[in-house]
Amino acid sequence: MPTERPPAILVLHGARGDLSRRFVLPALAALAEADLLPPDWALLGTGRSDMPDEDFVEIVRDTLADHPAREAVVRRARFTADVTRDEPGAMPELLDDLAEELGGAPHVVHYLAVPPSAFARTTRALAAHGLHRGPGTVRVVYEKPYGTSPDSFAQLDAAVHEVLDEDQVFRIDHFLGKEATQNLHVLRLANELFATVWDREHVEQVQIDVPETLDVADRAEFYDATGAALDMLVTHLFQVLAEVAMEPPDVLDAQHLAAAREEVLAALRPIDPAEVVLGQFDGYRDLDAVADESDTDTYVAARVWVDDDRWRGVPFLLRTGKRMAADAQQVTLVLRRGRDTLLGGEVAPGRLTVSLAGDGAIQLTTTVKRPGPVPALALGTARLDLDDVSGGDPLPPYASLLDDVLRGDRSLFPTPVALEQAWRAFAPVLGDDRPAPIVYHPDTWGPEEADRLAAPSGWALP
Ligand SMILES: NC(=O)C1=CN([C@@H]2O[C@H](COP(=O)(O)OP(=O)(O)OC[C@H]3O[C@@H](n4cnc5c(N)ncnc54)[C@H](OP(=O)(O)O)[C@@H]3O)[C@@H](O)[C@H]2O)C=CC1
Ligand SMILES: O=C1O[C@H](COP(=O)(O)O)[C@@H](O)[C@H](O)[C@H]1O
Repeated sequence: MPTERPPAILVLHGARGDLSRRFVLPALAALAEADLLPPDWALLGTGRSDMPDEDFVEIVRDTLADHPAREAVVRRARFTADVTRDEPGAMPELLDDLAEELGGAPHVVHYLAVPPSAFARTTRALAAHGLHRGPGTVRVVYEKPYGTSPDSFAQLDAAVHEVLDEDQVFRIDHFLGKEATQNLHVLRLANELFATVWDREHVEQVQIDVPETLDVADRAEFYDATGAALDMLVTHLFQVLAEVAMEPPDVLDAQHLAAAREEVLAALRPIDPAEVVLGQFDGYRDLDAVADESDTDTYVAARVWVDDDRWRGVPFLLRTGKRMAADAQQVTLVLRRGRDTLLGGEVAPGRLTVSLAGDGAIQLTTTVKRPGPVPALALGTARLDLDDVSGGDPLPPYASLLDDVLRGDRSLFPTPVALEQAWRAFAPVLGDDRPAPIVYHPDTWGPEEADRLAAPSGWALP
């Protein structure tokens, strides 16, 4: 119950930045609205330079203009300059004062909403001034990407573990916080109908498809150094793959779920660059902050394989890109055909589709008799919108994950082993064999070369 929760302080590093404004502050407001915050809590924003509390309050007020809980956040908001390794500034003293005001031994959450290049430095700076420990628990949240290669991942992980115990570390992958992603377990484990077909005997291919119409003009500098494969594939799409393909854990707790995801990623065959298509939308190089010769991928499609007993031989097709023809976040299990023909017609493969977008939806497409006097077949689709489920009160993914951090629930956070395995499987695409991005027209489905990856059934979208 919220009332039993100890006081908490959220130290939001990079509080004036894009992520803080678009996701973290709204998540805090959503938790306040849902009465999921402890009775006593405080928000301490930080940045490389100081600003008066009143100025930060105005930022928060402006950011949360549409949130009913705006004033509840505003009245708890303070600001100070971030610590550096050599210079503690006012933060240690402010945290002591806040702890005294809030009473007890507050949980302190340091949320690093700063560029990845600042993760290790900020972690060391916290430790240099003893802020990685406290009378209450101290947790540190890392944004993605947590490394951009196997080596940089290993270096960051070593730097973090020099200072923090693993149970203090929360690496955000907000696709794991989506309602529908969490529903994948329940759908499969609670329903024999689905549990019995969740394997290579019944599934012809799995597609995890996240096309976006979104441009990258407002974050071109970050994007040009990252690209679609690092921004989305090795992170969100691999984690969703792990959720889909995992062996059913005995218990849906942090330890069992993390182990099940790790096992899938360990069984992921290193990607063959010949099974990867990269793309770049026409006009990308004209964006400010993008080099004229940039070969950054704004699109990636890949066929990957999970070499375990459940999935051996079943292709997992992953696709995502910017400036594409539509927005979707869709997991599709393409089922094997039953009998080839029936009533003189061909039986199409059935499909189970889980939409991860918004509050989520589940869709079952199956062969049925076409209504009418003539015996014939048709495809029919039944859809369940998850927010229609009675008693439902979905939280946005960032709110859900922030709530988990405050409660210390690590079920939906990638472990270092999982990330190490993800990097191992992805590494071949980072080398000399990386395919050159193929130019595609904006508002399309990307390079046609990706169609061969999904043969024979083709992509479920469009
Ligand atoms: N924006 C998004 O949609 C998403 C972002 N992320 C991740 O979230 C994190 C923050 O992203 P975003 O807010 O877009 O980034 P910003 O570029 O907006 O940076 C956030 C803040 O970090 C501070 N900052 C900038 N450079 C440095 C530095 N070298 N050292 C320390 N602090 C610095 C700045 O605050 P000040 O000037 O006040 O010091 C800035 O406002 C990144 O790791 C990003 O990858 C993840 C998913 C989506
Ligand atoms: O992390 C990221 O995710 C978004 C997609 O997130 P969602 O909120 O629409 O689920 C993506 O656009 C962005 O490039 C990436 O950094």
